Amino acid sequence: MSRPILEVSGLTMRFGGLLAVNGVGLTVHDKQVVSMIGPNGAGKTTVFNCLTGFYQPTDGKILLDGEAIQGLPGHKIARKGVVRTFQNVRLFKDMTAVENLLVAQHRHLNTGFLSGLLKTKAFRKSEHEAMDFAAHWLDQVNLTDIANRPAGTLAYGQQRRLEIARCMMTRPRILMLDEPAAGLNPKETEDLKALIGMLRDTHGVTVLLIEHDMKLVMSISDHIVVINQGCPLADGTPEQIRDNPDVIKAYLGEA
Ligand SMILES: Nc1ncnc2c1ncn2[C@@H]1O[C@H](COP(=O)(O)OP(=O)(O)OP(=O)(O)O)[C@@H](O)[C@H]1O
Repeated sequence: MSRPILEVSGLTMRFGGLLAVNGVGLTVHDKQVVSMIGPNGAGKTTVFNCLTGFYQPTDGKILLDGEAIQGLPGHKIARKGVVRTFQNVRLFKDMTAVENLLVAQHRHLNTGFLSGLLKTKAFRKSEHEAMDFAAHWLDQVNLTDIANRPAGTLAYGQQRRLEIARCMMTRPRILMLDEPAAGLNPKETEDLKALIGMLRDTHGVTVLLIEHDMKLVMSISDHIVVINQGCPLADGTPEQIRDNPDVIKAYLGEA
């Protein structure tokens, strides 16, 4: 098996008297899709918020490629390649699809303020590379045709795919998707499944997924972690999770 990129142990997050996450562990291997599931309010998004530095965990270790990142601010963790989407779509709605991608690319532009002002050769080369990379990702998520339409006018499934493309513009180590299938119709969910599979199999992307759509989770995941009321409940392959009586009782039984 590939080596772990992300190793989380004893992750704990307390909000006043509420223990939202209580001793959660998680191992994500390179080029795998790992899903985190659990009933509403189980603590999944809180785990994401701790991993991405939105929250400072109360306790626990988060190792990215063996380096402790727990407690680092969000921008530092993002720079290390941990990138996420949110439950609600967060695009720049008045900007076009391609502009939304170019915005994400700015950190990789190999230019300074002065070269931008003077439009030097190096600046123009860097701009061309950014444009090519944006065109590549628009193509990969099947949005080339609508490159120049404002993001806010796109169908919901297209907006979701554009968000994923925007994450990919930053060349992430780990792509974290928080309920990407929420609000999608069955066809859009199938497209999303194909996209996640393509990211892993063709581009070697490592994906950490929170998702309530069990059909999607069971069909796309290499590994599943179940949490319930903030605590770890089970951990295994889709088959192991499907047959686990505790999971059926706590989660699948609710459906
Ligand atoms: N900033 C916060 N302050 C106080 N409580 C919070 C905060 N964020 C989350 N919680 C609480 O922590 C618990 C876990 O919430 P969280 O959103 O992580 O669950 P979830 O598993 O992602 O749920 P869902 O599947 O419904 O999105 C909930 O009881 C929630 O109300």
